[in-house]
Amino acid sequence: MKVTIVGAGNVGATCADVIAYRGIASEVVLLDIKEGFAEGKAMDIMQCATNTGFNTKVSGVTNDYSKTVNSDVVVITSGIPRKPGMTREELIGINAGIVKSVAENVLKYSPNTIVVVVSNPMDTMTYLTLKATGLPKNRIIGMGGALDSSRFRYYLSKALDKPSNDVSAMVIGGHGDTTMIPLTRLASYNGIPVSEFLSQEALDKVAADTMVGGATLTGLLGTSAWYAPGASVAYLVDSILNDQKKMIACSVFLEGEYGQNDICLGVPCIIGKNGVEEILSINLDEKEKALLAKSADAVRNMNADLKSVLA
Ligand SMILES: NC(=O)c1ccc[n+]([C@@H]2O[C@H](COP(=O)([O-])OP(=O)(O)OC[C@H]3O[C@@H](n4cnc5c(N)ncnc54)[C@H](O)[C@@H]3O)[C@@H](O)[C@H]2O)c1
Ligand SMILES: O=C(O)C[C@H](O)C(=O)O
Repeated sequence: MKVTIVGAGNVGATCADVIAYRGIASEVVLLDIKEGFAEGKAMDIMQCATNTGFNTKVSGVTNDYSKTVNSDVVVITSGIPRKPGMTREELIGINAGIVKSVAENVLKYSPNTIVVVVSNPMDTMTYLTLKATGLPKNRIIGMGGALDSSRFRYYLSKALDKPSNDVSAMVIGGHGDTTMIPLTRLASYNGIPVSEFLSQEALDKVAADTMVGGATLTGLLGTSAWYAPGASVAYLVDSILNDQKKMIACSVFLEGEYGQNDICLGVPCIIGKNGVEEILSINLDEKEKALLAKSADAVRNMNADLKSVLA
């Protein structure tokens, strides 16, 4: 199975590294616009093979889309990341043009591929990819919920002082500091509601920390995060390539689900070899429904800024 990752920067290269290390695909092509950069990242990753024991072939190319031919999955991580103090939404001016041209280029060589969109503002970039390419909605997946949910589980595990892997929890809504919705009511510690162990005040703090999880790391690192983002993309790609049918919160095109239309927004999905195989309709309470509607309004406002790019 072949995966192309466009944008061999922090997130793209980390994703390639995790895919190779875990043997998720037989081949990974890294493509970047910066001369020699993807080649260098690929060579560095390949020089791990004997010490970590993987057999995936990772190669790098400078803007040569012919090398991406017949990719089963294409991941788009090209574009600029935010700096401390910025929102993801501020990236739209530069990233929209990059994401649109990358999506068009990859499809010339891989018309049947499934596209995973990572560049920010991710929900809007996913919507742009869908509108610009006209691909069926099951083949365009925005990655944000997998990452936000892993951060939610991390903060819950810290509050509980128990391992993250014993915590089950999901974040839906937009992938933005104010638009994501940690589903605290449904979070559990080995099947037992977390509210049995944590006060409302502690749970509110966990939710607030989760929502600004990306901003916190951007403040600490000077650019946005890459280890957990890269691993989250690899987790999603694994479910596609190996038809795992995992339930993952992804930004997908909604046509009536959750009362939303003509928008890409994070909701629980079954992800398998056909991409988005099912959008799960879960019962939200009134407060969660109101938060999802507000989140959708914010993402829709951002999408309106795509008019000139889509014209
Ligand atoms: N959805 C998420 O959960 C999530 C998580 C982390 C980062 N991101 C986003 O992913 C993007 C990449 O982040 P990063 O930290 O890897 O940034 P980075 O700067 O390290 O890497 C981006 C790479 O894209 C390349 N690039 C730019 N234009 C290109 C083009 N036209 N064709 C090919 N390559 C091109 C750059 O040369 C660079 O190497 C950012 O927009 C960031 O906000 C999203
Ligand atoms: O925070 C960012 O800007 C990058 C990414 O969306 C993240 O959540 O890490």
